[in-house]
Amino acid sequence: MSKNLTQLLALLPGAQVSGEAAQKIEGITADSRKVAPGTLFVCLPGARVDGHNFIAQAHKLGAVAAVVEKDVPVPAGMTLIKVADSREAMQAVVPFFYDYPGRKMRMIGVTGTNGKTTTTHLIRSIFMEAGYKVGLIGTIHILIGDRMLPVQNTTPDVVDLQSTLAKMADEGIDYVIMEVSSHALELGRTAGCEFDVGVFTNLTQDHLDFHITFDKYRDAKAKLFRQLGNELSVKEGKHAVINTDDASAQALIDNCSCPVLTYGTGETDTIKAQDITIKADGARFTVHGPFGLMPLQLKITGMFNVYNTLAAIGTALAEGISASLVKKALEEFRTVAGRFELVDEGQPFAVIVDYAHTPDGLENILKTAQQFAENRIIVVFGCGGDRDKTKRPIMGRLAAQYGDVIIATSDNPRTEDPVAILADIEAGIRQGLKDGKGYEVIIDRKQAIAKALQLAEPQDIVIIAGKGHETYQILKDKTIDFDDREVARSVIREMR
Ligand SMILES: CC(=O)N[C@H]1[C@@H](OP(=O)(O)OP(=O)(O)OC[C@H]2O[C@@H](n3ccc(=O)[nH]c3=O)[C@H](O)[C@@H]2O)O[C@H](CO)[C@@H](O)[C@@H]1O[C@H](C)C(=O)N[C@@H](C)C(=O)N[C@H](CCC(=O)O)C(=O)O
Ligand SMILES: Nc1ncnc2c1ncn2[C@@H]1O[C@H](COP(=O)(O)OP(=O)(O)OP(=O)(O)O)[C@@H](O)[C@H]1O
Ligand SMILES: N[C@H](CCC[C@H](N)C(=O)O)C(=O)O
Ligand SMILES: [Mg+2]
Repeated sequence: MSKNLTQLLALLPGAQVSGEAAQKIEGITADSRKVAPGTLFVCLPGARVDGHNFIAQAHKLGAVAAVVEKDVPVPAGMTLIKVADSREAMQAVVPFFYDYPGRKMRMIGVTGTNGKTTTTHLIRSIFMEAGYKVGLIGTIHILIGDRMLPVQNTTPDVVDLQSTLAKMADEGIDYVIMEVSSHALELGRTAGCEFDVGVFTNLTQDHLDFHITFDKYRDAKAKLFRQLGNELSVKEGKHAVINTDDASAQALIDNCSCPVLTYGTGETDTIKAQDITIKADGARFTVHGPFGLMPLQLKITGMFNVYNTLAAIGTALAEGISASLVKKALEEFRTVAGRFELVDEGQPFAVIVDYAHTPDGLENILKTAQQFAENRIIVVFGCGGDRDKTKRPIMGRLAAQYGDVIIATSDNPRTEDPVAILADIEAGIRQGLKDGKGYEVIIDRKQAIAKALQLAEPQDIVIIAGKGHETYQILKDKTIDFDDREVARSVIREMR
């Protein structure tokens, strides 16, 4: 893939260029560590460092031109392109550089605080059942058909995203199903995606360290639905799929200029679930929609998964997939790694590893467990460092309200002191505790899990929340291997 710099400059009206404009660009990156000969290096001011400081390093590795928004010294022989906003410049040139891959495939974007990973996997299974070639981009991995590629962010930055989409288009992918995080929308990572369907799961508290207020968080989510209505897009047949049981639904619908399919439990929803039964081995309910009645018997459980399923049905309906294919795919769907994942080593109590890392996620998972608990609920959880601090006491309170035995521990402390994070959580636990209930704070996550498993009695449910599929623990100075499922398995084996 290559383009001439003059073609890229045509997309940047107002840019001041010094140096040679007529030259071949072989790649674009905002990371000096990824520069190869012939690269256009885009300098972005970041949260930690300023990309403008890496121009010399980029030049040494072969960058021939740099996009800047500040006055900086330029190595001799390098073309300098000064713009008002280098992030916006990158969003304009990168999709063009990759020949707008988002226009060559049907693009489905799923946003919301919780349920994105689960919903994208449900949608993937439906479209695969319908015979399409599917690409998936999200928290756990990128999938091109069944081939897996690693990810750093839930929604990759614009260069990684467009280059991945180009790869998918080259390999004949029909549908791309991707998670769209609020960070991505705020930072413009989805530029050039040209979504055909935008799906909204729900909006509850998270990421207030980044968005500061809930209104701004909701406004970031709304950008997906504004992008759907972009009149410059060449695509047709767009739809928004919106959960009207969520309080933010109307605010998002107000941002849609395409047809909206609603889902939920209300009488007026396009797709609604009724006669819902939640059991340990799966949810059962009847879906009412334009296709008539669809009785469903799922292998996944919890009311939250009823919503995720309705979101997937709405997407399939928007794209004209038959109800019989949808039913077959959903009833066969087993699980998503680290979401309500059972660890079964033959022990007489249940062990569930789940990715609940928000107040709403934790409340949902604990409420779901309560629905079929025959004995106590033992909950092990923590909160991430360098993330929304205000969710910590809320999660502490919820764990204390719903759990019978509460063990607070570390979950990716990152640059923060784990003791300080746990103190924030503990303040909430104390608020939520009912008479007689105790709790423990155990900094080391392995010891915390071991303690929970040692305390477990027959028919108890041990819920290990927060890390789900993660296979690491991020500490101040290093990242260590850590997998809740593996740790639980080995502790149970050692207990024999
Ligand atoms: C706050 C945030 O989103 N940060 C993202 C951002 O990093 P940053 O602004 O800190 O970048 P920086 O390290 O300060 O560097 C600034 C610039 O200098 C460049 N640089 C830096 C060092 C160097 O040697 N050379 C160089 O050129 C960097 O490439 C960058 O362009 O740009 C990076 C590259 O795209 C991202 O990986 C990084 O995500 C970090 C890892 C992160 O943790 N993000 C989380 C908060 C996030 O985005 N989460 C969402 C939501 C998850 C969910 O709820 O599902 C997600 O989509 O993952
Ligand atoms: N629709 C939902 N509503 C509320 N909670 C949910 C929902 N779906 C899943 N959860 C809870 O949230 C956890 C995370 O689910 P999932 O990974 O699907 O969400 P996500 O939106 O992709 O999260 P992330 O923001 O980290 O990418 C699950 O393990 C479960 O506890
Ligand atoms: N996508 C979320 C994941 C949180 C997972 C949890 N284990 C943590 O590290 O806080 C985030 O980056 O905020
Ligand atoms: Mg996710």
